[in-house]
Amino acid sequence: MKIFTAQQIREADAYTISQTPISSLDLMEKAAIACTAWICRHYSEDTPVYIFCGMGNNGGDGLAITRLLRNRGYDAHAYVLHHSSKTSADHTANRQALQQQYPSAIHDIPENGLLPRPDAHALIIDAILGTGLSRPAEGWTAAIIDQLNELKAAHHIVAIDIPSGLQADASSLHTPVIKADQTLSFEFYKLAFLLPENAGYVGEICILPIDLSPDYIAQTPSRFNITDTVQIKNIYRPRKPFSHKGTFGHALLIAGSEGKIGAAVLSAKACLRAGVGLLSCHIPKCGYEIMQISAPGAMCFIDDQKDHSSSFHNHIPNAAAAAKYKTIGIGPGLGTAAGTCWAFEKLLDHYQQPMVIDADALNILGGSPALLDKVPAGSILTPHPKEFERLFGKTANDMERLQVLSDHAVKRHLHILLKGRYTAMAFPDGSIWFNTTGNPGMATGGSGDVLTGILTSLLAQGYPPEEAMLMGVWLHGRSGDHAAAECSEEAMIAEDIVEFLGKSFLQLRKDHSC
Ligand SMILES: NC(=O)C1=CN([C@@H]2O[C@H](COP(=O)(O)OP(=O)(O)OC[C@H]3O[C@@H](n4cnc5c(N)ncnc54)[C@H](OP(=O)(O)O)[C@@H]3O)[C@@H](O)[C@H]2O)[C@@H](O)CC1
Ligand SMILES: Nc1ncnc2c1ncn2[C@@H]1O[C@H](COP(=O)(O)OP(=O)(O)O)[C@@H](O)[C@H]1O
Ligand SMILES: [K+]
Repeated sequence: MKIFTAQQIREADAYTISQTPISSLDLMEKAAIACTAWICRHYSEDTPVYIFCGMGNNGGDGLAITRLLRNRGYDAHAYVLHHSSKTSADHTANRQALQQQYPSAIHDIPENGLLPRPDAHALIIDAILGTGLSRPAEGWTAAIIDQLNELKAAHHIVAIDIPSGLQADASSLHTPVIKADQTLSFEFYKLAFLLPENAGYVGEICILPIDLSPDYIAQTPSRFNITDTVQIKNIYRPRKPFSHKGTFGHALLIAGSEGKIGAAVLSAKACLRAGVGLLSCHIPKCGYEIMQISAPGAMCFIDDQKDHSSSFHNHIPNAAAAAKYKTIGIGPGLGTAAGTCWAFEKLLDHYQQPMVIDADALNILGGSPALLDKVPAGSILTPHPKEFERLFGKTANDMERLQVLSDHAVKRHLHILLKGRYTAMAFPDGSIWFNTTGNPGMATGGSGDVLTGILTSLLAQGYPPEEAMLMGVWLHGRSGDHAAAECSEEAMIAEDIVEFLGKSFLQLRKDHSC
């Protein structure tokens, strides 16, 4: 699914109006009908509804919603805030329609006027500012936002299209923004919804289709996108009947150190469960029995060292030897001992195929820019926010961090995924894809190690890195969702994500039964 900028959404609007029989007022009516239906599904008829409307089309939506809620028997009132002397045509048309049917439902609040005090249990609808926001809210507008936010403890706030004050495509850090419990947005996710710094403003998100031109959507490129199940189903390659373990690649996993062998085990189990043909794990001596017992499907190389690994580079003594392993996954629980850093550098001297780099391997790269330059093109890097900061430095806000993420992916020809609620996956072509599967139950030690195993497995099976990244992150989140559904977000642990990988794969299969 594409994420369009506010400018592109305006163009989609204009295109739809000019190329189809749908008028701009029809679009507003469709948007209002969809919002009203959602509100009626979630709040009973006896809920008083206070709809705060701005002077533009977002306010127009609010006026139309007021009329439609009244038609359904709700005690809905529109409070029109005169923050601007200009009014949009569709705002005016909807004001007239409301005035005609329900004149007592309109309340004008002049600039610097006072807001009404909502009844107990009233629902507050924020239709003040939408994607037409041209600058951060200040003065009276900022004061209104602050006052409505103070009501949040006692009232639900539903934002129409985007919480007022939130910029769709730029950071809104340190500016006044409505803190909505729910955002009902039209046709597209806005980029701002996916950034952790806006989590307190957006609340739950529901995207409502309003029939914008499918032609415009198809032909307009977007830098930011969201992965969906259909796309992952198209990436997924079912196994052919005559395939054998050689078909699905041999992966080398370099992970674990004393006290963190569990990370290596989780990665190995995930790698096997995600379908790799053969897996060899390089681990320090202290992990040998643990690994053999926990993951009998994996072969083991034991390092000379007891508590960390420092000789794994010997598997790739020259460029020709690299062919033995379709890919390498390195990092979970690896530690950053001097010998490990040294061996990692030696490994990168000869291994030039795309690999998966995670956790301590990223921390090692963070301490050595020269080493980062040696990472094979096409590799997948999997930092969480702290590892990202160690790798690429601090950023002022989440928008800037996305830019830095993308810049490094382009400059170094890497696939870099920044983990989080909506993991952001940056591609060498400058595009960024967001994943929406997954849940807070995955905020538990070892979840990331599982992801590394999955990605390593998919690369070994011959999925190109871009497909491995999209599919691996989707599978990881979907398996976490299955685990949460089965045993709760609280009780699920990283191993459960591995256990439910099978159910996620089954979801990707097309039914070919005769
Ligand atoms: N395709 C779709 O998705 C559809 C979208 N639709 C809806 O249209 C919405 C976009 O409407 P829009 O373009 O009229 O802009 P909107 O957000 O109402 O704000 C503009 C007004 O705010 C003002 N203003 C701006 N910044 C300000 C500030 N900081 N502080 C104070 N004032 C500020 C600005 O006046 P200014 O002072 O800048 O001259 C102007 O008066 C969209 O979010 C969705 O709800 C649906 O109706 C149908 C299909
Ligand atoms: N709230 C959340 N919603 C969705 N996914 C989450 C959430 N919290 C964590 N995750 C996922 O869980 C994984 C955690 O990885 P990481 O922080 O590296 O864990 P660890 O280092 O313990 O293995 C990431 O893939 C992340 O996207
Ligand atoms: K709004």
